Amino acid sequence: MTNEITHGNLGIGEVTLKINLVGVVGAGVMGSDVALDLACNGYRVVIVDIDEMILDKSDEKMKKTFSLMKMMSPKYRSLDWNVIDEKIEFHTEYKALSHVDLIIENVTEDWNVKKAVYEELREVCKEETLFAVNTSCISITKIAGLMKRPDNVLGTHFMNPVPMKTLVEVIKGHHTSEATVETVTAFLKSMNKVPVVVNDFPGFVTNRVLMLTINESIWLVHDRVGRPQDVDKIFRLGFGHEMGPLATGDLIGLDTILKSLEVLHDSYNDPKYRPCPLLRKMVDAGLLGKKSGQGFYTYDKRN
Ligand SMILES: NC(=O)c1ccc[n+]([C@@H]2O[C@H](COP(=O)([O-])OP(=O)(O)OC[C@H]3O[C@@H](n4cnc5c(N)ncnc54)[C@H](O)[C@@H]3O)[C@@H](O)[C@H]2O)c1
Repeated sequence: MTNEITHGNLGIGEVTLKINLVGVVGAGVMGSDVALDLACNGYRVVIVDIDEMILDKSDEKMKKTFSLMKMMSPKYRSLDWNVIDEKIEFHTEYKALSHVDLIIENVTEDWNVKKAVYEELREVCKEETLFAVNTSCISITKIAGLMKRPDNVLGTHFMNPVPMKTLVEVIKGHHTSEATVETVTAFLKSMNKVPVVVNDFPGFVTNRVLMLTINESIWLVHDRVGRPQDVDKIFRLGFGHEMGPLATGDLIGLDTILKSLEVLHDSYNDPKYRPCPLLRKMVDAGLLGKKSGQGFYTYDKRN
């Protein structure tokens, strides 16, 4: 299936942009789910990570998530794993991204890591490639500043787990063109997502609030005000949240929470974002949440 999105369709001119091939960079928690969701919506995907073993794990993770989604969602019931798997190519070399029309980047939440990735992408990708940054907090404008065409860069903050969440926070950087916003929001709608466009400031809407909530909940455990299960129960039963903040932190990855708080702390120079020492200690101990098998709760690492 070819997914064709035209600026003409969007009423902003005659230029036609075909998004046939999507590059996904980073095959961790988010990259694997984004690639799977794209393939399930008919797109061909090239996924790149630095490590062959991570790519093997990513393929296994996609297969498990796909089986789970098949049980949960009617949309997935008619799909066949072998057909989906064939749509996804796994690579460790960036040159595999030379022909992609759109990149969705999902590497580690660290400015130096992202900077090195965009410096490589800048050299390898076509001039007209669009770049969608999946980041929790890092400024889209700062990333766009690294690129030859900063107008082609925007943020797409997907929600975790990607195949189950429709919301995508779309972040318009200082240089992002209207055409890029229109094209990528149309593309996201073709994946059955609901894009909400906001302006660029570190943390955007979601994570300026969510990271503070998770950090403050960790302070509650640190100060022995409540046990993790009690803090989370209060949010679920008291405020109707689907998940408590500590379970959410475990799902996102406590290393990603720490890095996000550090980005917010540095960006705003505001002590309200100071990471709780208990969070730092847990990350130092390798207690990263669901992905490591242990965080505030214990998980079966096979899932
Ligand atoms: N985890 C979440 O719930 C969540 C939600 C929304 C957005 N995000 C954002 O998405 C991004 C990825 O988060 P994640 O949770 O998937 O992290 P993760 O740690 O699970 O995965 C990051 C991946 O990036 C890879 N990587 C590192 N350097 C690379 C390079 N130079 N080239 C290619 N791959 C490289 C790593 O090998 C790893 O597989 C982060 O910016 C994060 O803030 C995360």
